[in-house]
Amino acid sequence: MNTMNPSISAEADMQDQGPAIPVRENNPEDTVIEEGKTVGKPFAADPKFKLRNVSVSYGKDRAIKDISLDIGRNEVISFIGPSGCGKSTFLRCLNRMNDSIDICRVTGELLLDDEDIYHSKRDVVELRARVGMVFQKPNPFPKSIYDNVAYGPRIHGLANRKSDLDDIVENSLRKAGLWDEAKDRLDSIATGMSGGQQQRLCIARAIAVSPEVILMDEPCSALDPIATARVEELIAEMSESYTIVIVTHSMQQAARVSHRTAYFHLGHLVEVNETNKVFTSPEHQLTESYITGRFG
Ligand SMILES: Nc1ncnc2c1ncn2[C@@H]1O[C@H](COP(=O)(O)OP(=O)(O)OP(=O)(O)O)[C@@H](O)[C@H]1O
Repeated sequence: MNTMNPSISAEADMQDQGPAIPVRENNPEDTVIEEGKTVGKPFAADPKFKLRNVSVSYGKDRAIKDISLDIGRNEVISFIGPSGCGKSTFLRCLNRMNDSIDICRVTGELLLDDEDIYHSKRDVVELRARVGMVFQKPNPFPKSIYDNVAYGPRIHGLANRKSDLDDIVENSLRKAGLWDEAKDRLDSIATGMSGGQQQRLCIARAIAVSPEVILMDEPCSALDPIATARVEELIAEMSESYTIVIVTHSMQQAARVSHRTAYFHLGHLVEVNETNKVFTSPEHQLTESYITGRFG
């Protein structure tokens, strides 16, 4: 455990992170977490998202407690942590998916390319086209493969001619690694595909409206290992064009796909670091306890 490593403490101080979070070496469950303090490297040189002092409550219950984080342009960042620690809640703030929950209240500053995504005049439909989402369970519409991918471009008016729409559908399916399997059955019902194919179709559907960011909430949890490997390959390919935020329960997956990993605990963002560092020499006692399986 290198929590006491002076070079790491100095690094954290240089990023204005304040004093390290107090830890008790032998009992991670009792660790006192100071609100708003995150160790490691929560900030990025070229942020796509700049998130400052973000808190989220469901009624009186605070699910996210004063989190500040940058998400870099074309970065793949994983959110990990025990069940109920707030990963999905925080992810859903990034394209205002929480808006539909009446008791949910979000405070703090959430900027996408320096623009406030919670501004009262912000067009949420446009925001969700820029910040797309792929869910845990593949959720294709009960329509044809073609219509699933064409749906977004149609409602956003991205194609004037049928040939333009055909191009978008083909390119999106190619980018999602599904074209060869789907090209001869574009008119078939999407729900007849395998689970892995359906999830790649949902990725194609997200890509079709030219998003800048793709949020993925446990995208492989319903998939077998082969389909999971295919989606992970896709994440690596997509990172050249998109910023990707992925919530995962699989530490192996976080280690395989992401540049940085963020460790959440009871609504706090405890540590953010390069993925390799999080899994080989975490700075915080709680991160270490989680990755070594002491809880979670
Ligand atoms: N719609 C909701 N209404 C009320 N409370 C909610 C709602 N959604 C989540 N919560 C609460 O917010 C907290 C964080 O939940 P969240 O689903 O964000 O955690 P998580 O880390 O993604 O969990 P998991 O890994 O199990 O999916 C939990 O205490 C949860 O019960």
